[in-house]
Amino acid sequence: MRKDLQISNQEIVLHIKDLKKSFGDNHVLKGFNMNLYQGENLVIMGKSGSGKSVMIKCLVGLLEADSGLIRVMNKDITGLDQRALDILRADIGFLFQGSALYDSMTVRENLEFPLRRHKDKFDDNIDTEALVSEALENVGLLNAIDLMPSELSGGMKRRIALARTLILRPKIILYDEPTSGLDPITAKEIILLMQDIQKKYKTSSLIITHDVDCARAISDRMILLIDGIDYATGTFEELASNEDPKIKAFFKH
Ligand SMILES: Nc1ncnc2c1ncn2[C@@H]1O[C@H](COP(=O)(O)OP(=O)(O)OP(=O)(O)O)[C@@H](O)[C@H]1O
Repeated sequence: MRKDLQISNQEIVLHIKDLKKSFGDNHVLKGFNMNLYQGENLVIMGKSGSGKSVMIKCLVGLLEADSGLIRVMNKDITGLDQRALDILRADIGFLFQGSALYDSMTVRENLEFPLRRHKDKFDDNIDTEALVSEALENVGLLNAIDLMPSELSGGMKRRIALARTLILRPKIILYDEPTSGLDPITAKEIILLMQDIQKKYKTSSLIITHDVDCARAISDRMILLIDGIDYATGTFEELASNEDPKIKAFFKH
């Protein structure tokens, strides 16, 4: 049975319909559609400059779309005020390129920071210490708790950034190029970690990547963003065996 049929009665946690965004004459998104189902790993692949970041920014409200519908857990984000958007954002974790840890803070302080920022999400007597330890254990780096970011390798920084994302128990995680800049072995470790986390917390993940090996390993389903639209959707195997030259171009090494 096809994967998209298997999951068709699952809850949709992210829904994008006919999303359009232009910058002057540069028509970046020309009617992009996407559904992310509860518990799945959906990979979006597109060439550099195809509009993947623009799509993500529209999704989290950092850019205003020209038209189209974006629903996050059944809420239309275009209709939300800043406060409602902030509450919704607490349910969405991001792992952006470059990890962006605060260089002047220890690992512990980097993890405490989002807890303070989103304290509404937790009750008053949360055990910060326990949450920080658990998040670090999840990424296998409890022993790095008192280190500064400058003392961490690239792979460790990526893991800590993931722990910082996880500490808020997001329902959805958006990964922007999670393996970029990492050597193949470290990239594989990050992929395994993403899989473990998905299993443990049943999160739904949207993963933007250029890395074909990452897409193969992690995706339940994929969407190819080509010419501003969701040009093709399917499993890795379905897309990798497609004869359309525009699709083939992604899979040849
Ligand atoms: N704020 C902006 N103002 C004007 N043009 C923009 C803006 N943001 C993005 N663009 C344009 O939108 C297009 C898509 O950019 P985007 O960053 O989404 O590409 P991408 O697919 O994420 O690329 P990469 O894989 O290289 O990160 C590019 O032509 C870019 O110049």
